[in-house]
Amino acid sequence: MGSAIALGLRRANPESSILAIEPDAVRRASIINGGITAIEILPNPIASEVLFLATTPQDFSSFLEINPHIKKYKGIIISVMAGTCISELTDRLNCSQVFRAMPNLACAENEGVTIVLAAASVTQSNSKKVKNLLSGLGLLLFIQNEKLMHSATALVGGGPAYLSFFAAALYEYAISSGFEKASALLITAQLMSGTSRLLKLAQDDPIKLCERVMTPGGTTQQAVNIFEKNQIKKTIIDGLKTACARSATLGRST
Ligand SMILES: NC(=O)C1=CN([C@@H]2O[C@H](COP(=O)(O)OP(=O)(O)OC[C@H]3O[C@@H](n4cnc5c(N)ncnc54)[C@H](OP(=O)(O)O)[C@@H]3O)[C@@H](O)[C@H]2O)C=CC1
Ligand SMILES: O=C(O)[C@@H]1CCC=N1
Repeated sequence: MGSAIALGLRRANPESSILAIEPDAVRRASIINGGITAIEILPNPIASEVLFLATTPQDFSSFLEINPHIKKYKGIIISVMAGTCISELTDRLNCSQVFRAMPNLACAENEGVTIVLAAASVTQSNSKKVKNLLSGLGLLLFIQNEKLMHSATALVGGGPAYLSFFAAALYEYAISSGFEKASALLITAQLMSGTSRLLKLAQDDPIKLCERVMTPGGTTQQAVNIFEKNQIKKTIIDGLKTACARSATLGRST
């Protein structure tokens, strides 16, 4: 996720100076190949105006042990770690200018969604700075109810995974029907983006678009009947609820 943010920020503002920290040599080389400067360890002192924290929540403790100097950092910290709550971030980072964000991988293409919560202690000018910065990554929504962050993690952070999962079914169907892999991929991707455009224009419950496609007595209804019989919608909602619960568990275990 860290490199997706770096790529999106660079694309939004090519003049900005971005430094990625990546301990793994192979991953570091791939970031450098993407045109982003990357080094192995967090510099001491930290000179950046904004620091994104994109380790896994499970690595947060070891990150703090390896980098005790982060507690002297006076800039802005934006954590994208699932689960880890704002009070834990401000306490353990010894920083008042902390934001908890939940972005997704489409931020790399400036087509992401990012949900953000600011610590009560952040200044108005830093809040404005973060708004400007993150709005370059796509849709940006500031919230005040931290409880929503677990759902945001399931929905926004995980969203591209569920849509890709559905897309994988379309892709596999296309190949099994005889389409070349390249055509199957183009068709699948265009189906996703074309549908997304229609949904944005309609500004209505997505099921309405589904219904518009289902010509009475036609073909699509037959497919949707199978989805309904197998409770696909309920299964997806159950999946998101479980992801949301996992976010809460991760928050308690860091
Ligand atoms: N993947 C996604 O779509 C999303 C992820 N997130 C959040 O982003 C975070 C990262 O997730 P994801 O990118 O999937 O996980 P990855 O495991 O791919 O990335 C974690 C990164 O943190 C690095 N890291 C670990 N320890 C340190 C350290 N001490 N100093 C510097 N870097 C360190 C890892 O390095 P190394 O390569 O050496 O292991 C790795 O590059 C998580 O907190 C997750 O909740 C949020 C929204 C969406
Ligand atoms: O799967 C995860 O835990 C992270 C957070 C949301 C998306 N990826």
